[in-house]
Order: sequence, then structure tokens, then C-alpha cells
Amino acid sequence: MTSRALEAPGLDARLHVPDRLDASLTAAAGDVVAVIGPNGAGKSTLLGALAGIVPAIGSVEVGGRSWTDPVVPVRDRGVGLVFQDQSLFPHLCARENVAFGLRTRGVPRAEARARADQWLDRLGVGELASRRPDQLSGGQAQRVAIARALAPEPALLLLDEPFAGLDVGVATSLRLELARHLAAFDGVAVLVTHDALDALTLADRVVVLEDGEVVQDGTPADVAARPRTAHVARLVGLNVVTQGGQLRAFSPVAVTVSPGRPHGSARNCWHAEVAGVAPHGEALRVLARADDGPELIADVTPASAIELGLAPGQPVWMSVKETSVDTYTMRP
Ligand SMILES: Nc1ncnc2c1ncn2[C@@H]1O[C@H](COP(=O)(O)OP(=O)(O)OP(=O)(O)O)[C@@H](O)[C@H]1O
Repeated sequence: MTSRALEAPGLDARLHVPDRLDASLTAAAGDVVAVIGPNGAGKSTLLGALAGIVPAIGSVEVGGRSWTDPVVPVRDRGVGLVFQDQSLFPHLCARENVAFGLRTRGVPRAEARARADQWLDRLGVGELASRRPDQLSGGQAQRVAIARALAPEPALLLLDEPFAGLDVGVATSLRLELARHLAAFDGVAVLVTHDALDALTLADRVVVLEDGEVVQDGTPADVAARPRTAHVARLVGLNVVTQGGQLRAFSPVAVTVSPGRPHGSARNCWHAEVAGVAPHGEALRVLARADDGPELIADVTPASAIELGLAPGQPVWMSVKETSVDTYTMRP
């Protein structure tokens, strides 16, 4: 437990949803926790179980108060929710959508509207307060949804893929703004994302789920540098291979692709078949499958790609110098 957690209780959850999830999650007040993992890993199930929408066995404590013993009904948990599809009330204007959560907490109508307007201003959509969701763009509606979730100052904010489906430019500016609001947010925020950038830029901690279980929990820098699963390795653009019970990570930039077997350590060289070649920044990224299993990526210059004549199906050797490999254990 961090010193921050000792000062202000945040989140302490142990949740079991049969056949779908078996996970513990703790966070200090003020923390932003990113949850990443492949499709079907249980990310949305975890958010649903925290909110009380998905029935789960176990315990959830938020801000030092138990939500499970005795059971606190979903409506009384006051969780701030932001989903990919916004789920704004279609018949209410933006102002009333934001005011709704405040009204259900007993805030008088005029004050709820005034506070809603302040939050819409903060999210840069103050002038759209009277519009209904069908009169808003996807990005504008998502800003309203974030204002609605934050306005009641919840102890727990749950965001499920909040930028999915938005244009890249819209998502980028919204990401920057959300970062600002999350920095000022006193509660615990749990953010489900498929995007390494979200996890690395917005979160204090990254939790990796796979098959309903937490397989890694660390700082963004640690998870990015030493991923424990192939999925996260791909997400952060690293190669990770398992050798002798240890994980070995290396950058695609450090990989040399050659037609013949290179000299050097056998454990750092693989015979592989090119699966694809695609532009990656100023380089070309080569995806190849080694004969003994792992998928490897290498970044090569366009000139060397031409020289090697890289094309799908071509056999190559891929190698990396030992000094470019970071070796670590499977479990902390
Ligand atoms: N309502 C449901 N009833 C039964 N099983 C479900 C239900 N919803 C999801 N599942 C299953 O639970 C597992 C976890 O699903 P979940 O949607 O939580 O994963 P996820 O990590 O959010 O995936 P994605 O990234 O695709 O949204 C999957 O195997 C899924 O098929």
C-alpha cells in the first residue's frame, strides 16, 4: 500500500464472476488505473462488477466504505460511468444529462443546472448545453458524458474505451483534456483501453488482464519496458520471448534481418518466415514467425528491405545482440 493509500482510502476490490473473472484491484485515492488486455479478457466484466451492474461474488470497498457488506444498490454507489457509446439520455439536452446525476443526489434543480453548465464549460462544450445527444458529434457527446460522470464528484470513475470510435484528432484532444481532469480528480479512476498510448499517458498504474485474471500490475513505464504477455508486448511495440523460464524483451529496432545465419549466440537468433511487411514511421516493420514459435518484429530501413527482397513467405534469420535484450522473470 502506498503512503497515499494510507492517507486516503481508494479502492480495494476482490471480485469473482464464474467463468469470466477472478481479479483483485487496489488503488489509492487519486489514482488512475488503466486496464488492458485482449478481447474477452474480462475488462468490461471487471468494470461492470465494480459498478454492481454485473453480479459478482467478493468484496468492493471504495473510499473506506464497503459496497458489498452490506450490499449497496447500484444507484446508491454513485459511480461515474463513461462508456464508448456515451449512453446519454436521448430525450434530455446536454445540460439536463449532466444535471441528472446531481439531481438524483438531492442537489436542487437550479443548482444542479448551474453546476452542469460549469462542467460543460470545463469540457469545452458549454455553448452546446441546450442540444440533445442526436444534435452532437461523437466527440461532443463524449465530452458531455465525461462532464456527466465527473459532475457529482464520484469516489469511483469507470471509463470503458472512452475514445473508441472517435476520429484520431478528436480522440487526441479529448485524451489531453481528460488527462487534465483526471489529474484533478480525487477519487479512483479505472480506465479500460485497447490503446497503449492511453495506458501510458493517462494512468498511474497499468493492470493487465488475461483470461479473467490479473497477469501484471505495475507502473506504465515498467509494463511498457517489461511486458509479461505477448499481447502487451505487441501493444507497446516490443518483442518478448520466453527462454529458460525467463522473459526477454527487445526493441524491433535492435533486430537484424539477414538472409543467412548470423554469427553469435544461438539463443539470440531465430530462423523465421516473413509474415508481412508494412510501413512504420520512416522504417518498414517486418513481422515474422520463428520456426520454434515466437512472432518477432523488426524495423528495417526501406533500403535494406529492398536489398533483402523482403516479402511474405520468405525465410530469413532474425538476430539481436545480447546487450539489447532486457531479461526478467515471469512473475514479480
Ligand atoms: N453477459 C455475458 N454473459 C456471459 N458471458 C459473458 C457476458 N459478457 C461477456 N461474457 C464473457 O466473459 C468474458 C469476458 O468478457 P468481457 O466483455 O468482460 O471482456 P473484455 O476484456 O471487455 O473484451 P473486449 O475487449 O472485447 O470488450 C468473455 O469470455 C465473454 O465472452
